[in-house]
Amino acid sequence: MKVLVLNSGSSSIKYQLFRVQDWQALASGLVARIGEPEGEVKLNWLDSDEVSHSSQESLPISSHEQGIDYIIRALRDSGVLVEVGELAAIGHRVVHGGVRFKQPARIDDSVIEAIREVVPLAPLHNPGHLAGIEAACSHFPGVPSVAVFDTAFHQTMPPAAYRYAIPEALYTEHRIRRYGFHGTSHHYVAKRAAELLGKPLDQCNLISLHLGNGASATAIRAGQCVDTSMGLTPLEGLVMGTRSGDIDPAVVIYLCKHLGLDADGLDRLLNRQSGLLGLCGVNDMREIDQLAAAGDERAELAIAITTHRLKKYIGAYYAELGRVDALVFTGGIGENAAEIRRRACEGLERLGIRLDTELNASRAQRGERCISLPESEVRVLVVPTNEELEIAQQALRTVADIDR
Ligand SMILES: Nc1ncnc2c1ncn2[C@@H]1O[C@H](COP(=O)(O)OP(=O)(O)O)[C@@H](O)[C@H]1O
Ligand SMILES: CC(=O)OP(=O)(O)O
Ligand SMILES: [Mg+2]
Repeated sequence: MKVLVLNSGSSSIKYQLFRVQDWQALASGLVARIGEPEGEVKLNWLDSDEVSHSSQESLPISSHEQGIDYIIRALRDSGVLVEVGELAAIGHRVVHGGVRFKQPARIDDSVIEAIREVVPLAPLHNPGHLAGIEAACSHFPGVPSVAVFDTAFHQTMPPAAYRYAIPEALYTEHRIRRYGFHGTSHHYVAKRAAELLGKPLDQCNLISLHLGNGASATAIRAGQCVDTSMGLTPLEGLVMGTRSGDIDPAVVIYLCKHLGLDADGLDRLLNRQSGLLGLCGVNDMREIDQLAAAGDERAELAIAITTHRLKKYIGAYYAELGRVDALVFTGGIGENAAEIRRRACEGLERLGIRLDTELNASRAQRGERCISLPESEVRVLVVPTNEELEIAQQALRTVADIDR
């Protein structure tokens, strides 16, 4: 049997197909620029001799419906999924699950409605998830679908970490609180880190740093999340590709009063035009790295602000946890950008964080690894995240639990 995982964004669908028997990824791909004249589709797959192949083409995809249609056809043509009946489950990434979901949920009308209710809290993500879920449900009518929420892992935070210091009624009546995101990734890398440390997860204190286009930090005590940097929405916290992260709320008041921005204008400014993009005109860290190395001052400042903020969160979470076994870097930037890791850890030797700068910078090193010196009290780990595998396994477990 197989499990298909879909991560539907507003204009793209990322997918992976796993073989349950050994959790081998048989195929992975992307349908991008949905609704634009020049769409893009990519597929990597393993044939029956486990030889890998890839294809990429440009073609217009008008909707998520058509995107799913394309994915089914591509999987069938490549021979990795001949019959829809081979699917034991479909797992969907859902960024915001509000307070209702502490666990993955088998998708039905009430789950879809709950995801719709929190669209205003994840405007960049939840609308795309809904389009993907609805398209998948109509294409795979008999296959159980499961939503796996970014917010679920953070539901163990205590009120001291999740409440804002604003009038209580905003919490009790409007559920305005901190939720946290990227939980599937933080949970996955925490489990891997425990394995690398050779201890059970429930004995590990960790600070995990998921640094991709969106970025977040999590404080994990005894394997459970006790604090995280994202808040009501994925806008709070670290500097991100196009999101500002932490900001004085009075900036928002100023923008309304003096620059005449309305809610949509503020949303656009802080979610899509800020962060690395707002600081230096580029949101891809590879490019920013090259620009900074060539002496571009704006790119250098963007890196300085990003790593300054990261270091503040590491210090804050260290103080919350009291004892830290490991700092865990993941996500496209966390896994690959050695300079960001170096600058985030620089000067933290008194906290017991001692990076091996050569190991950190070595291009020969890939995959899961320890990049701290042997005498470092806190181990510094790089763990490539695998949100899709985690979603596939949780989806299958959820279906099995329900059927039992
Ligand atoms: N070798 C690299 N060096 C520096 N940054 C990298 C490298 N590879 C990927 N990145 C950065 O990772 C970020 C994307 O992270 P990723 O986790 O793939 O994002 P998403 O949140 O879209 O899944 C981009 O800023 C990209 O430039
Ligand atoms: C929640 C979030 O920021 O997700 P992503 O990094 O995929 O944008
Ligand atoms: Mg990501």
